[in-house]
Amino acid sequence: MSTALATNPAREDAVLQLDGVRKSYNVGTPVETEVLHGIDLSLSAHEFVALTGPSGSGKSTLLNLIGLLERPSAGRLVIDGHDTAALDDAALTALRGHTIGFVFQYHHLLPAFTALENVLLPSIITHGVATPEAEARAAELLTRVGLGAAMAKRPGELSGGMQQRVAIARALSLRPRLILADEPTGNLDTASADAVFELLRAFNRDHGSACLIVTHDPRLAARCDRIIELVDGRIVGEAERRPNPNTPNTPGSLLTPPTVPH
Ligand SMILES: Nc1ncnc2c1ncn2[C@@H]1O[C@H](COP(=O)(O)OP(=O)(O)OP(=O)(O)O)[C@@H](O)[C@H]1O
Repeated sequence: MSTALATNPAREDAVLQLDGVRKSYNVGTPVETEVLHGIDLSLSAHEFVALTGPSGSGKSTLLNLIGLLERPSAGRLVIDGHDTAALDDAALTALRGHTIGFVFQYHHLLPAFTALENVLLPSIITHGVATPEAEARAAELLTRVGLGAAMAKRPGELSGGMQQRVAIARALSLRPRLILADEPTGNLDTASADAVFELLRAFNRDHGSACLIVTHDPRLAARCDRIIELVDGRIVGEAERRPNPNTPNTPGSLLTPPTVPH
């Protein structure tokens, strides 16, 4: 067993496992800069984990690797049991589509499409068609995030908080095993930020999807199961917020649309 594995033993139900992951960028031949210096990390189903750290510490780079948008320069990255080094680009795309839901600070909704159509996009991209089941699920998700009456509206007709809730419904539409959220509440007021956070939390509880959320908000980080702190490309601290990372199920908590400002 390698040193990295010894310090980061695989959990049986790990959705995500990183062992000694490094990332370097070429910033001009022959200069190469390493921005992640050997990251060991694992996340189990049901875990809801905050990733914090100063600007430039490597949080987005780490999320891009875990989200399979970039490849590590070294180390081992296993997603849902798949060692990603063994996968070609097509297989990585398929794994990403089936396993990972992304929520970004800027929601990246397509302005010409309605809320419902935006939520259907992952289904269309992954399966080539929006099936009636996918449409029913998209409508159900929008209702659950409190936007049942706004399905036919385009992003420009919705507030920032509402747009972010559409983005969350889109991210959850394929029932991802892993949710990656990069400052999803960064440009929202406190009440909208709390509502968006609670939606992710409820999905995590109800469906057991692991969630890794980048946040600069200590209030929200304190409500996660664990807080991982990244400084200069290294994990320097990890705080366990709960004795048991497998948070109890509270079925139906997503069924009540949140009270949020419009
Ligand atoms: N494509 C790239 N080429 C070269 N350097 C990069 C590239 N992407 C990121 N970096 C560098 O990697 C380091 C980490 O950047 P990253 O965006 O991951 O940090 P961050 O913690 O997400 O910062 P912030 O909180 O400001 O978003 C920075 O020094 C950045 O300049």
